[in-house]
Amino acid sequence: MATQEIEKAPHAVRRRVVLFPLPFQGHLSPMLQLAELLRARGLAVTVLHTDFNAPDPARHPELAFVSIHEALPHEATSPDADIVAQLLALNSGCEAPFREALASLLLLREDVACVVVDGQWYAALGAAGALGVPVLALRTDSAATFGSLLAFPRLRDAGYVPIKEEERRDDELVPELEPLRVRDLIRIDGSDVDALRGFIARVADAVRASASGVLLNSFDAIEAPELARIEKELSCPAFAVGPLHRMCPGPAPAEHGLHVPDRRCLAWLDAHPPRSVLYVSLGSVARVDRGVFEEMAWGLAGSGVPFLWVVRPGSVRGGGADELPNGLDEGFRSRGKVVAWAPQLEVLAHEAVGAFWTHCGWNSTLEGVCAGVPMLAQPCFADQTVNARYVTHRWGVGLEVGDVIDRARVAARVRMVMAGEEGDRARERARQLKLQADQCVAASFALDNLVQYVLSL
Ligand SMILES: O=c1ccn([C@@H]2O[C@H](COP(=O)(O)OP(=O)(O)O[C@H]3O[C@H](CO)[C@@H](O)[C@H](O)[C@H]3O)[C@@H](O)[C@H]2O)c(=O)[nH]1
Repeated sequence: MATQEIEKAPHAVRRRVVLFPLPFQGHLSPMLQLAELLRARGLAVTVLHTDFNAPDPARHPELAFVSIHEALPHEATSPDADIVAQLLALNSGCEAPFREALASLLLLREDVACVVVDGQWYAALGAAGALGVPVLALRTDSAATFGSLLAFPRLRDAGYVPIKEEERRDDELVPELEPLRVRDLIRIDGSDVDALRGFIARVADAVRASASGVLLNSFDAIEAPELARIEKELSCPAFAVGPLHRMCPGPAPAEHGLHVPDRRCLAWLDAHPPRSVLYVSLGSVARVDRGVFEEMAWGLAGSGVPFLWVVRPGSVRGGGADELPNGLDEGFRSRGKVVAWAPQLEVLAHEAVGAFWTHCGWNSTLEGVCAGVPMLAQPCFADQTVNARYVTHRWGVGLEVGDVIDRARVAARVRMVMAGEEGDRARERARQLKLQADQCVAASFALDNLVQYVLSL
């Protein structure tokens, strides 16, 4: 292992935590937020990471970074890869390099108290366990999603999954996971059902077999029953350490270098009245077909609402890629701003933003809840359908865009969330939920409890 560890101070007596994030924005951000929070509580932190989508050490001068120098197959790194195949390839490609890097680190340092790996790294969970070091799993999705993965064998036996199209009982509620319906359970269109089932089983089995603890980026104000259910399912302790981005001190912790935010949009927002702008972003992974993209553009045009729209390069599939459709009128262009990447936390905190059209990735969902902004939910894949159901039906802080994205529906839903009766109700609920989240953050001892636990390992 090349040990380009960045040591800033001698840590002779401090205990060390080694973190291993999954190399995607939605996973790196919460893991690095956790890293900063542990450091602020007196622990030394080393981040083991892949060369693929490596985090930027310059943004975290007090953390140590060590690359595992993996060599990955094309399907593990390609933006066109099927997501399940990508996760399987990442796990198998990183298992040996991770084990070697961790073994070298353990030889080099005697202060390692435990390892925290992303909950999707089932292979790393097993590898760390086999090296005899306590290992904890950080789930970067919701407690509801993680609970549904743990319940997977029971759901399969009851016939709710596997989820082949012809077998789906879409609108049926899943009793033990209410308010989730069958259609809300984790799904990845186009992925092989057996591969998805195998992945979920490996993730759940690895946690059960190897984890000394599970960390959840969630909190009681939004998921108390779901968190309690997980505690019952697991034989190791669970810590609800979220919402990590709010627990974290310092500015805009979600930005860590994979994308460069276009900060000019903040000045653009400054020129708008309070609650007048719709913020549109589908996160860092989701891709939409060209047809859907065009309907979104025409729908925004027809709504008459000012908007800030993140169109990530490569996020549109099909001819014309992410070029705006021809013929959009001047009104659209003068009313809207399109950026490749936004400083999302600052955008959501801006008083000009009246609502958030989101794919309901868990980070965006938490960020929307904590900003007190009503949401328009357009889940694309995986856990996003679970999160969208909570946004619209459990917490009542958002509206669905709907299964079919067409311009007339988009325009109507945008107007509704910005200024309609349903939107007003969601805005009031969002305001109340934000207050509850603030209270929960102020009163949370979960991170202190976690540190005590780590020191006891
Ligand atoms: O212009 C942008 C767009 C996004 N973000 C940030 O990027 C993150 C995106 O994370 P998330 O909302 O969770 O979406 P994904 O990037 O899609 O995250 C992946 O990881 C999540 C956590 O496991 C899952 O919930 C998602 O389904 C999965 O796609 C958030 O922190 C955003 O603030 C920006 O800063 N600027």
